[in-house]
Amino acid sequence: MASSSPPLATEEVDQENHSSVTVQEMVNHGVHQPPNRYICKDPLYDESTNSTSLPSIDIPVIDLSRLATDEELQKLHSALSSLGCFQVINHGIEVGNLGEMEELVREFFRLPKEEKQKYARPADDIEGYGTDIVLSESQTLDWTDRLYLLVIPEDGRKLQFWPQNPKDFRRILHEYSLGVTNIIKILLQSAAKMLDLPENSFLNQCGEKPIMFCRFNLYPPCPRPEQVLGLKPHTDGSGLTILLPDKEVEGLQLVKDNKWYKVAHLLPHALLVNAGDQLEIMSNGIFKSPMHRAVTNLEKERISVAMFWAPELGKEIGPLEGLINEERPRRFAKLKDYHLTYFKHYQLNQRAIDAVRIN
Ligand SMILES: O=C(O)CCC(=O)C(=O)O
Ligand SMILES: [Fe+2]
Repeated sequence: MASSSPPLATEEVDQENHSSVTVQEMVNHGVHQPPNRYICKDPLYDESTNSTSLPSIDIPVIDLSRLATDEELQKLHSALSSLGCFQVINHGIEVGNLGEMEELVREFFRLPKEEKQKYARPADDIEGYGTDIVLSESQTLDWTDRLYLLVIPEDGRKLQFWPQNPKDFRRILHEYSLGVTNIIKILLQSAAKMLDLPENSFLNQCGEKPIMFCRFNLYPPCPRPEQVLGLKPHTDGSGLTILLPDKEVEGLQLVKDNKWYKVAHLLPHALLVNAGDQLEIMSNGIFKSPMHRAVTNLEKERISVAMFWAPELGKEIGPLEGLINEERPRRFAKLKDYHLTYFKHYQLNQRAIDAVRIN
């Protein structure tokens, strides 16, 4: 955290346009007290728990290479319909590519400010490098900087936001996105099979040109971890999310039975999978999109890479017909372009899925 740059007064930062001052810059300038806009209104921990004493939760493990077996399918069903989160192993992505991805994030955020700014997110776009999109004065900001890119479909990529430095950025991310797409397909086919539906039921709902966004997250060390979140509590707006977690630094937490738990002790080289809101909707509420958040810590920088898979733009989705019956009537309305309304709700601390819930 040491830096030779002069400290920025908190008020100075507060008055700045937030999209131009990154969290990393504040930290490099030695900010001791995060600006008010980063301070959470609700306490992060109740009296009985603090960040270190929060219990950790066992995250189920799914072996992708065994998903043809009933036993593994059963585990997948149970993970998706209870926690909505699991770790996937034997997922087919080379350990080397995982390492390259991790290094890519660190290297990108380590570049000089001027270099990163070449890929800055314009005010009217969601893609590019920068901080939270600020939608309202009352929005609590996240202690994170990001690089957000559409990776699939390939012809939709805005290459002006794809860094040319680090040198192999494009190749590495491209290879990783192919591996992630393969995982998603197998998971969605398996998820349909175990519900006794034709195996492409979820994939067909996603249309011919499903989309995948990639988000590189950097969580710089934070001088007030007990007051400031890296990412506010949210469910993902995707169909499925595949997360490459930081190998060393913990920080992800999720809710089970209305209590927060730490996600800890993940298996080496495992990827973390979250069901997103759109899978909850398509499954008519059978699968759960888990509430999660990222906390900050005093000393260590943390990174992660989230890949968000979602249906084609403009494609109508809704609960699969085979999952609507007398016992389980339709729980969600049909909708399209869920991600657009999702962003608005997310920044205002609201759950977008509640807006499309019928009962
Ligand atoms: O960084 C993490 O562990 C969580 C990231 C996440 O939840 C997201 O990007 O939506
Ligand atoms: Fe998330």
